[in-house]
Amino acid sequence: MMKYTFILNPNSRSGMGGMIWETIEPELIKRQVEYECLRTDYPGHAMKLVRELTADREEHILAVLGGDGTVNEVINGICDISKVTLGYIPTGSSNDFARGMKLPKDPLKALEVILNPGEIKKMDVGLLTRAGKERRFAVSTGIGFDAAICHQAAVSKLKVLLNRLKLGKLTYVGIALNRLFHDKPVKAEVTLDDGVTKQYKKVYFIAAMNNPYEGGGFYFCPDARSSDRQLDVIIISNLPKLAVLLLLPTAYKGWHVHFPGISVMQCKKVCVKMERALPVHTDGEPVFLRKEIKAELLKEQIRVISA
Ligand SMILES: Nc1ncnc2c1ncn2[C@@H]1O[C@H](COP(=O)(O)OP(=O)(O)OP(=O)(O)O)[C@@H](O)[C@H]1O
Repeated sequence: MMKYTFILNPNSRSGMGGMIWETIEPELIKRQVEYECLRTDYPGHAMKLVRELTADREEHILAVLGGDGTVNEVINGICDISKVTLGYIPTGSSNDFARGMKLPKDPLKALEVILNPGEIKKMDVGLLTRAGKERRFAVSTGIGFDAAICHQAAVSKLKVLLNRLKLGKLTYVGIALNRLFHDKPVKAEVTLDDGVTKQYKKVYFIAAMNNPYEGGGFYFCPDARSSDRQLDVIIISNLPKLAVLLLLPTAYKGWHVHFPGISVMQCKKVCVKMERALPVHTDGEPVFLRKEIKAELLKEQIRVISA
């Protein structure tokens, strides 16, 4: 039996992660599971811990306990993607990775899956390149309005409060409304798979998605399959702000795709050039402001323990 290495972000969902671990660990001890737990102390720590751990390029089982941001860091730290099996206990506020991969939300059920897998799925890993720098993603990368929301949520005190009240998702709703009314849509050029470049007017955001949900349950790319060797790209453009506001709730069900102004396409690579530098995110974690980004997939897939 291989050892499980837990990567724990005690601070996920504003401190819930640590409390959830206290219900997980006794279960591991009770079942005599061989494990070690690496705790993160600061942003960026999960990536560093995983880089050091996987530098031996041996097989590892990494069980992540945290939010999408922690999954993102772990994926970015892995030295050899093909050597790692990933398990996941979602303890974040948005949990789009778990939703997309159909993993249980309940921590003890998620642990059960890790210890008794139904299936080991192969998952594509996204790769964002901007200004010569690379960052991997499990769920999605986006530029514009969706990333602006992540940027603001990352510094939001409201998120801490709402997480305590188990209303973390509301943070995103509040910030989304705020951003929608303050940010101006821009022109953009989009090139899929080295094909023709298309121009878009009044672009709110462009996201390249490996999994179908982002932003805490928005079913932006209902056809995105994390093992299909494709990215699904969504562009929201050429609409008045009020229309975007009315459309957003329909995206919880994936109905937005039927409306004008919403383009959803599939590709292996997408290059985006915005009129001006805008916020960018990978898996909901802010990565600076950029004008140009490229999203594609890594050659290697990662194994994910699934129900
Ligand atoms: N000990 C720590 N103290 C403060 N921040 C940390 C710590 N460990 C990790 N982080 C950072 O916390 C951030 C948020 O973590 P994570 O995404 O896992 O949880 P979340 O924000 O609650 O969930 P979600 O992304 O699903 O909304 C990440 O950017 C991560 O780098």
